[in-house]
Amino acid sequence: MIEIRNLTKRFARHTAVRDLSFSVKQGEIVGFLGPNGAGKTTTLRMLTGYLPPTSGSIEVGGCDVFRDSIGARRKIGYMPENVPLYDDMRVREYLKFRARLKGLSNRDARRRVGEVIDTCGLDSVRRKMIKVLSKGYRQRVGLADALVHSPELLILDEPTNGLDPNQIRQIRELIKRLGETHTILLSTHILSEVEMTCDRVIIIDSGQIKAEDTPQALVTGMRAAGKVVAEITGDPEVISGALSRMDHVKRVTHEPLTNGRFQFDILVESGTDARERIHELVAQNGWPMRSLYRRKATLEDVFVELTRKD
Ligand SMILES: Nc1ncnc2c1ncn2[C@@H]1O[C@H](COP(=O)(O)OP(=O)(O)OP(=O)(O)O)[C@@H](O)[C@H]1O
Repeated sequence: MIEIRNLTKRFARHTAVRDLSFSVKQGEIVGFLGPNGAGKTTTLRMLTGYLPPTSGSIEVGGCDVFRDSIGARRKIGYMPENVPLYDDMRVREYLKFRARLKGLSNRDARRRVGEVIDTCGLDSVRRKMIKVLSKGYRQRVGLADALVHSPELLILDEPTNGLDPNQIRQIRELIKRLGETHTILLSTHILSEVEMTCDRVIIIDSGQIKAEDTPQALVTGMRAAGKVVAEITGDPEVISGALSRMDHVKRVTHEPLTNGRFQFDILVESGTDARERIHELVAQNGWPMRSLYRRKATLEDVFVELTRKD
């Protein structure tokens, strides 16, 4: 459904996207992740034809996004990061206007607006002015707009940005349902959302792919490397130094707890379990230790490990 090859985008001397290649198959829900400034929005804007690439090619459903822009756009429903809406229009009127702009006949527009109002749960606000809507409803209007011309592919740029936990849950459920009938490329910072909704994850940083796999495979790979957590009382620099010098320990970070206690996160090499050796080290130094356990890796650990700058 999406075929991106050697995509590069330069703004003056800054390269936002660097030789990026990936594809998305029909029916997949793919999470597109990366830290702030990684190049996600720039990639999505090129994918939707709003921004020309410096080099490389993009095909959507067999249509080249730049040579056959209209053909590609027909297949794409795009919900940008900050959904631009006309505040002084009513919800139904706005969606009808958008449907007509996208080339639907008056009759089709009326029918589709009714359908997307239903799909996106907008029935109770369909006659309301957009300016009085809550952020959650505004996002739904943005989603309804993206859907109104029946695209096969949905591109959603941080669809739950700025929503409260209940609204996030509702939008997530809606995306999941839409995933049954659409291909979806979803950019988000909420990693638990990705674990729950996506078949596959692409993590980018500095405009390049850092990892690409199912959320489960990424987490399993990380778990193999293993993380041990210890709560110890004492000088954190001295303890960190001693832990870091142990064999098979890759990295140690710490954060303060209460009463002079610190939590140490100890990343160990694949296939090793340093708990007994850590216990010995702590006992030899007489540092009071409250707990020592192996922690299950999450997608957040994978993300931090792949995109950390230090
Ligand atoms: N129009 C532009 N002109 C110059 N630089 C730009 C432009 N648009 C984006 N950039 C730069 O390109 C880089 C990638 O930006 P982009 O918005 O794609 O990142 P992002 O991954 O979407 O970040 P966020 O998670 O904050 O939305 C950033 O360094 C940004 O400052």
